[in-house]
Amino acid sequence: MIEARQLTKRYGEKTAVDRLDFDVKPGMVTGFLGPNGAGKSTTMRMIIGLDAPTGGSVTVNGRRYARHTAPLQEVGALLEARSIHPGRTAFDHLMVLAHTHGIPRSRVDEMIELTGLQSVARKRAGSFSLGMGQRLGIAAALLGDPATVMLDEPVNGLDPEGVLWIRNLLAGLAAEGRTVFVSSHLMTEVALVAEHLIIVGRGRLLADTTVHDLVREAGGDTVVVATADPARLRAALAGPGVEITGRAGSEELRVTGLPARQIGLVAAEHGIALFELTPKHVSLEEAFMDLTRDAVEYHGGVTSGTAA
Ligand SMILES: Nc1ncnc2c1ncn2[C@@H]1O[C@H](COP(=O)(O)OP(=O)(O)OP(=O)(O)O)[C@@H](O)[C@H]1O
Repeated sequence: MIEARQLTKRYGEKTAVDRLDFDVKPGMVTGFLGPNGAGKSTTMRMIIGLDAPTGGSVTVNGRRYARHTAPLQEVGALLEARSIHPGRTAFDHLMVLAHTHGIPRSRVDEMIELTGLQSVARKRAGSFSLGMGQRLGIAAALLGDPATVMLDEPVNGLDPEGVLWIRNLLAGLAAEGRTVFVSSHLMTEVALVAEHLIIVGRGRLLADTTVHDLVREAGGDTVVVATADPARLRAALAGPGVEITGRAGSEELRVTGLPARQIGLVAAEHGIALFELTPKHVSLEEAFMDLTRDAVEYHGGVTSGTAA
């Protein structure tokens, strides 16, 4: 469990992280989303004590990272800036980490296998492709068998097979009951694996929600229905979880909580003619862009408003 409370980081005039409150719970993958520069990496660095908060706090399993006696066994992290000695082999890199943290060699072998690095384990990390480097970073993050796993943009540089591998790996780690926190600036990528989403823009919390709720709130499961007898159709469709809106005197209704197919069947059963039956599709990407539009414009420098 990761708990951020009023977490804030300022660099001079710039507020990179602005009073963030969120929990990352165990047993599921939580996606950490936001456009470039939203403050994701800064937040992750504060979680593992690489940056000190200017205000507020963040804890992992109830304690600040530095207070854990065996931090590598508590939180495994892959952050964007890699700190792998280029002259060292993948195997040696993991062995050094294992030695200094009281982790047995057998675990190093297991992690090399898990990340598919067997054939390059004895090669220098400096010669690795971005994808291989990511795999080595993940092997290092999982070395201590941590209950909390945190990965910053883990699919960067991976080929489609690698992307699929990461997805399965994250789902597996969550299924084992671990806390899995993974950042991305791509909604579609995160939605495939994350159940919960924390969305930030300009350092602020924009949403703390589930993939399902985000789509629903954006109007993603609304069906537009036009009928000659809206009052009778309303009555026929009414039920738990069903919401129907429509202007008085208008033929058009907007229905949430029922699929178009079901609405069509109910209308037919009651002999009510329909003129239109249109499911409104809102993609996750659209929902995300709607939510973060202001934050992106700010960073794109295209705002025409007066500066404070
Ligand atoms: N060491 C630093 N000094 C000054 N400003 C910084 C520093 N680190 C980050 N920032 C600024 O803080 C803001 C948040 O940056 P951060 O890297 O955390 O965002 P991000 O969401 O991870 O973005 P990206 O998706 O591009 O990696 C940015 O505007 C960035 O320029």
